[in-house]
Amino acid sequence: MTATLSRETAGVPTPPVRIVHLGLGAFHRAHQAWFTAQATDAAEWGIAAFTGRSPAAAVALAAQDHLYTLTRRGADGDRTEVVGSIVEAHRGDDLARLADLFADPRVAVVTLTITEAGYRLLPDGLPDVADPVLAADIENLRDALAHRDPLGEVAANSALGRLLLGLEIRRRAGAGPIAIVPCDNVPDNGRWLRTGLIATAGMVDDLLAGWVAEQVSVVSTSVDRITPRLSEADAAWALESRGDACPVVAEPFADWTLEGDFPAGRPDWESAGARFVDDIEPWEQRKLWLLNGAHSILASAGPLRGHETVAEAIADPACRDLVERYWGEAVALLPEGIEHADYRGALIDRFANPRIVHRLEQIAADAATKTRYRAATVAERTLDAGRVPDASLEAVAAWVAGVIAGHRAPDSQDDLIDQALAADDPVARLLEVVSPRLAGDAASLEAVRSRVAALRAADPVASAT
Ligand SMILES: NC(=O)c1ccc[n+]([C@@H]2O[C@H](COP(=O)([O-])OP(=O)(O)OC[C@H]3O[C@@H](n4cnc5c(N)ncnc54)[C@H](O)[C@@H]3O)[C@@H](O)[C@H]2O)c1
Ligand SMILES: O=P(O)(O)OC[C@@H](O)[C@@H](O)[C@H](O)[C@H](O)CO
Repeated sequence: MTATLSRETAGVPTPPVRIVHLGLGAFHRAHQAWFTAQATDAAEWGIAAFTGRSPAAAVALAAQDHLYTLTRRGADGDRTEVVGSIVEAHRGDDLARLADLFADPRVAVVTLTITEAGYRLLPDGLPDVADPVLAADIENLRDALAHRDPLGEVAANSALGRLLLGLEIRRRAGAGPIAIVPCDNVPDNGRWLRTGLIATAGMVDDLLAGWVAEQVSVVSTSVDRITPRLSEADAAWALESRGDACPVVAEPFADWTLEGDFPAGRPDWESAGARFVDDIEPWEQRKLWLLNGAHSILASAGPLRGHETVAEAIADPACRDLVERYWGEAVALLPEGIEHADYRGALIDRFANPRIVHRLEQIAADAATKTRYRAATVAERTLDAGRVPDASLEAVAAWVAGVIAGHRAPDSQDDLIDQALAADDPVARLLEVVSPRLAGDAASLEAVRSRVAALRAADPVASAT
């Protein structure tokens, strides 16, 4: 086996910490950490990354000088490089180190990849106070701030709680303004998180809420690089040939669009290919509706036709036809001037890359919420535009049919889904879970009913029973 990765042998310098990251998963290593390492001023920007739930990635990275390999896997071959921008990795509950970093005026940026559910925010951005972990954090912080206690002993187990603890420490330290950069596939992620942060801070302490509103810039982003969960074979290869116990494999394509201010500075991410825009909405809609919308369709329709990966599903003419027709409806809603023909063409090639094994069951997690924001939103807006949402209703029907057929992944809406399945009219009730409006529209409901019947008839498992 090759020697463990080390900065000395790899000749990789250690930049000073100026970025904190929450959610040290595969995507952070394939995307924001890679953009930071590629930037022309990479020598000035190191990342201190915190895990979310399992400390495994922090332990593995610490044992190899926080270096790891990124393999960019094209249809025609692999390119593997060592990435050195992460310089510290900690368990998520290492609040002492988090506090030191937030109190440091040189720390200018906080990035996040904690999954949509990890924010514990409602669709309107307000905190989900029914969430016991978030509710406990709010109470602990409120008590500590009311007594102006030192903050060393305060427990915070949610990402939002940890952010607010860090921001209060920064406020008290007079360390100045900071930028927070959510990098999850959530529509309008910057404004959504800003609403949540200020509202939650308001439940904790007015002084903190006012400071967050004035001193914290929450940047909106659209992030793009297909990064499937690591396979056992890739893990074994990286350990054996590169001495890397924490590798990541992703597609060659990478895109990062950002809107917002960085009051304490930021890396020159443009030099690595990032794009700064005044209005992110069209970029974000193009990415979420076309790429993630199509992924969600394939994750619903693919298993009904016996497929397990994105590449298998997009090679099936029936799945590809549905995706292409859905794209037709979605691009009709995008504003003029946003290029989409090349983007769509490239997406087909990206999905078809046979060497990227992106499992549909990974994408299917939390499908109800994703279907609501993707296919159901496209259907509703197509109706608003006076057109018939034929394909987007079929995409919604694919989710309904998959749930009825038992092709289910863990979902934050599981209680509602179970209630819908037990009801007299499960199709109508499931449609209501993702869009009360479509469920209340007789023509849409009938369209979904007939598509569900057709999709169920094509399901090799359902049709055999
Ligand atoms: N993988 C991709 O292709 C990709 C591409 C674009 C965007 N993203 C975004 O990045 C997110 C993470 O993807 P990944 O591939 O890194 O997944 P991953 O499973 O490798 O990592 C997820 C990270 O989020 C943390 N996390 C999960 N639930 C959390 C919670 N409730 N609270 C706090 N932290 C939590 C985990 O601990 C882990 O650090 C996705 O949910 C998506 O929003 C991923
Ligand atoms: O959990 P989701 O549906 O938001 O994302 C799953 C995949 O579609 C996603 O990770 C893509 O690979 C990624 O968004 C590509 O940039």
